[in-house]
Amino acid sequence: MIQTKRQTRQRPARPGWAGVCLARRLVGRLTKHTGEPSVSAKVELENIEKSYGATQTLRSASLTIEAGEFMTLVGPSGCGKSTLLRIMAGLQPQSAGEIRIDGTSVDHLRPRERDIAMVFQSYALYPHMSVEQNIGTPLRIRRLPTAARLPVLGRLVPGQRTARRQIQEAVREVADQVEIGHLLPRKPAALSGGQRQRVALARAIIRNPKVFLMDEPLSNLDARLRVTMRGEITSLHRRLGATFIYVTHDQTEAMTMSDRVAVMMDGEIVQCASPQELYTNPQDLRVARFIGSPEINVVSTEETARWTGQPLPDSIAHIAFRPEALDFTPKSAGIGVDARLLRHELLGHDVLVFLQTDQGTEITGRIPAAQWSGLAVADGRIAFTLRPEALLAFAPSGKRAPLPFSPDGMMPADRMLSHAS
Ligand SMILES: Nc1ncnc2c1ncn2[C@@H]1O[C@H](COP(=O)(O)OP(=O)(O)OP(=O)(O)O)[C@@H](O)[C@H]1O
Repeated sequence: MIQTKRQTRQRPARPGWAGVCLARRLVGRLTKHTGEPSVSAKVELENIEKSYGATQTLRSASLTIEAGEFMTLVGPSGCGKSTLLRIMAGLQPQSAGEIRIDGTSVDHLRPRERDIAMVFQSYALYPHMSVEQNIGTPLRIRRLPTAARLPVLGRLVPGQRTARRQIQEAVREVADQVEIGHLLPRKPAALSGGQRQRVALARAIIRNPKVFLMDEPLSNLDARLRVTMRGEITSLHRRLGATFIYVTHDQTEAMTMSDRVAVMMDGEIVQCASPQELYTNPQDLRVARFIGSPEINVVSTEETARWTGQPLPDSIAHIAFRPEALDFTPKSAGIGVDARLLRHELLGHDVLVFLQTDQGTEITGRIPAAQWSGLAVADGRIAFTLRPEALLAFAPSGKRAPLPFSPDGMMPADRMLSHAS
């Protein structure tokens, strides 16, 4: 988790103070963008439920996001990620449950009172406004009286020159941060997808919120730009130190960007942990299958029993192992399996090896390319071993269960191979 080192933010003065404090607040805002980062907030979701008519979209979702943390909500399409994010933003009410920011319930607060900025997948830019106006809108709404915000007449409203200039400076500064300073006069239609996304980010940053909510912000970008923007968003998170809550259906995005990842399935948070913990220690078979590419291998207990020579108890329904758990080194220790080689794919540094067992189960292995060329493939068959400690056991409910056999009680690999074949 990224710890925030920031000082407590000075809350803006009430509107009545505007004449005296406006310049001070704007200067303060500017220094936040140049020097002192702004503070972050802890966000707590307690038993959030959401129903649309008879359909329950969220079932008792509870999650604590620490101040300054980068938390990603990930899960398949329709699992309720965006709904949960929109509820946090205050754009939709929950049917039950409570949301707290820094310990205070915000359920009664409107979106703009929650000190949260949201970046949408669709960018949600105003098409008739320039980049500069788009980015400056949150500050203009907050800092200028309604009359002064009118397109042409607004300029005639007296006493706003300093405020306008300071807003302009803040816009330029934030635009430079996300490298779109040269695009300020353009309209969104004249920007690429990546540039539009930067404008949307700049418009969120300028609000200096404690919490950023991002709903699939990279999904409209091509694969290469997505990788670049991934890095930029994580460094933005480090620079600002704010709390980031990010929604994606892309597990690679979730795994590479986040301090912790909450995996959602069917309206529930199934597991929340660090990316590494989710990968090595999934607590649910759906999580094991969703996280990792290529997908984890899953075999039945009957087949595992054939491999090990030990029957498995009814409390176990599946045994799973990651592609890199397969060891093709001759005579290596572990559970031995003999399989048919279907094909292999060279990925540069690694090779994916696609196999089929005699029981018809397809298995994927991943090994360094240097190992591949030395492997013995006779009659289209190849042997591999599995270290027992690399196996994960799952109960019929799909929940993780203790491994039903101890590594000490295993047959030697060569005997297992003959048993399996
Ligand atoms: N306004 C609505 N009325 C009825 N059902 C809705 C409404 N909004 C969302 N839903 C349903 O709630 C479920 C969750 O939707 P949500 O958009 O939160 O999913 P998601 O996980 O973000 O999916 P995706 O990755 O496809 O955006 C879906 O089945 C969706 O059809």
